[in-house]
Order: sequence, then C-alpha cells, then structure tokens
Amino acid sequence: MEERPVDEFDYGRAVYEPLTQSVRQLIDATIRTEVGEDTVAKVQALVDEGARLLSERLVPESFGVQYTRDGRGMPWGNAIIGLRNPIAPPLVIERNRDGSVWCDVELGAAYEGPPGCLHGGISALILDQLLGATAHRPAQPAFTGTLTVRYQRPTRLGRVHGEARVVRHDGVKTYAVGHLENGEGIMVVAEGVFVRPAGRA
Ligand SMILES: CCCCCCCCCCCCCC(=O)SCCNC(=O)CCNC(=O)[C@H](O)C(C)(C)COP(=O)(O)OP(=O)(O)OC[C@H]1O[C@@H](n2cnc3c(N)ncnc32)[C@H](O)[C@@H]1OP(=O)(O)O
Repeated sequence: MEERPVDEFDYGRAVYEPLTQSVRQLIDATIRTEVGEDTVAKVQALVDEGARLLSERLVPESFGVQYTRDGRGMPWGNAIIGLRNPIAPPLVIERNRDGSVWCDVELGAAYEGPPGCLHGGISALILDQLLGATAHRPAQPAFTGTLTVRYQRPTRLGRVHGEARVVRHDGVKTYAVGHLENGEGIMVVAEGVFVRPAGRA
C-alpha cells in the first residue's frame, strides 16, 4: 500500500472536512425542506454542477484506508466514521486507557427509522463500529463475525452516547459488549465476536 506524505492528513482534513459538513447540511435540508418546486429545481442544478466538478478527478473505486508515512490512518470513506463521507454523522470514537471506547453523537433526520426515532440499522452500525474499535489491534484487523443487537426501547433522534469494551479473548476471537444510551436510559445493547482471520493481517 502506498504511504501518503505526512502533511496529507492535515491538508486533507482542512480541504475536505468543510465540504463534507456542507453536504451533511444539504442532506438534512433535502429531507426537511418545504420550499417550492422552482427553488428545488434551482438547487438540483447547483448540486448537479457540484457533482460534475468533483467528478473531474476521482479515485478509481472506494476510498479504502490510506496511511501517512508517520502511520496515521485515514479511513475517510468509512460509512460511520468517514471524515469525507457525508452519510457518516460522523462518529468520533474516544479510547480510554483500559482500551474501552465511547462516543457522543448527534443523529438527526437523516438517520430516522420509526417516526422521530433512530433507525435500528443505524444503531447496529454504530455498535458494530464501537465494538469493532475496542476489539481492534493495530496491524491485526478483526472482522465482525457475529453481532447480536437487542433493542430495549425506541431511541429518539438527537444526542446519543455509546460505549463498548472487550470482555474476553479466545484465540483469534475477541468478545466485546456495548450499548447506546440517551437521557432516557440504555436503549440498545449489543454483543459481538470479532475474528482475526488467519493470514489477513
Ligand atoms: C485508522 C485505521 C482504521 C481503524 C479502525 C479501527 C476500528 C475498526 C472497526 C471496524 C468495525 C466494523 C467491522 C466490519 O464491519 S467488518 C465487515 C463485516 N464482517 C465481515 O465481512 C466478515 C466476513 N467473514 C469473514 O471474513 C470470516 O468468515 C471471519 C473473519 C468471520 C472468520 O474467518 P476465518 O475463516 O479465518 O475463521 P475460521 O473459520 O478459521 O474460524 C476461526 C474461529 O472463529 C470462529 N468464527 C468464525 N466465523 C465466525 C463468526 N461469523 N462468528 C463467530 N465466530 C466465528 C470459529 O468458530 C473459530 O473459532 P474456534 O472454533 O477456533 O473456537
């Protein structure tokens, strides 16, 4: 894998993060707008022009995870943490000294399932990433083998706190647990088995 220059991280962040944030606002406004059809048509033309300009140069496929020479990973296309992915809230995962992880994230109209509530697939996506992050060891990627999610109560859209921790290791398998909570309590709990496949370090 080609290593990227050290300053590419900060440069990429400075250039693309504001664009991504603007597109996130666009997604939210697209869902909730009540403007008339003339304005919608005008915005559509602007968006099409933006997509045309950005498409003048594209990486051939998906973004993948690029690394700078000083070892900083850039998983910027990732569906849930991707700094360049407007679909991602994005989740910013913090790590405690004991290896457990947590996040606080604001989830709005783009993540709705039942009216006013978080889509269950989005809850599972967040928990998959959180549990995967606590199970993760540098240079030894662990894939989600099994993820079990129990939805205890509907989670209202808005601010959500998540936590995850490893409960045990068994050879190539790491077992992790986690949950999502908000001001109303614990809403979703998950447990997962993360497997380090032989020969895929
Ligand atoms: C900055 C850089 C980025 C940083 C990011 C960090 C965070 C990353 C967070 C990422 C988060 C997002 C993550 C994602 O989204 S990962 C994407 C979703 N997951 C996948 O696509 C995985 C697809 N499956 C596979 O690749 C393989 O089947 C795996 C890797 C699962 C097994 O592969 P392998 O063929 O090598 O396994 P084995 O047959 O030798 O068995 C070995 C042991 O494992 C046990 N086993 C097998 N399968 C399962 C199973 N399904 N559940 C439970 N256990 C299972 C098996 O019984 C045996 O145990 P034992 O009998 O020995 O006791």
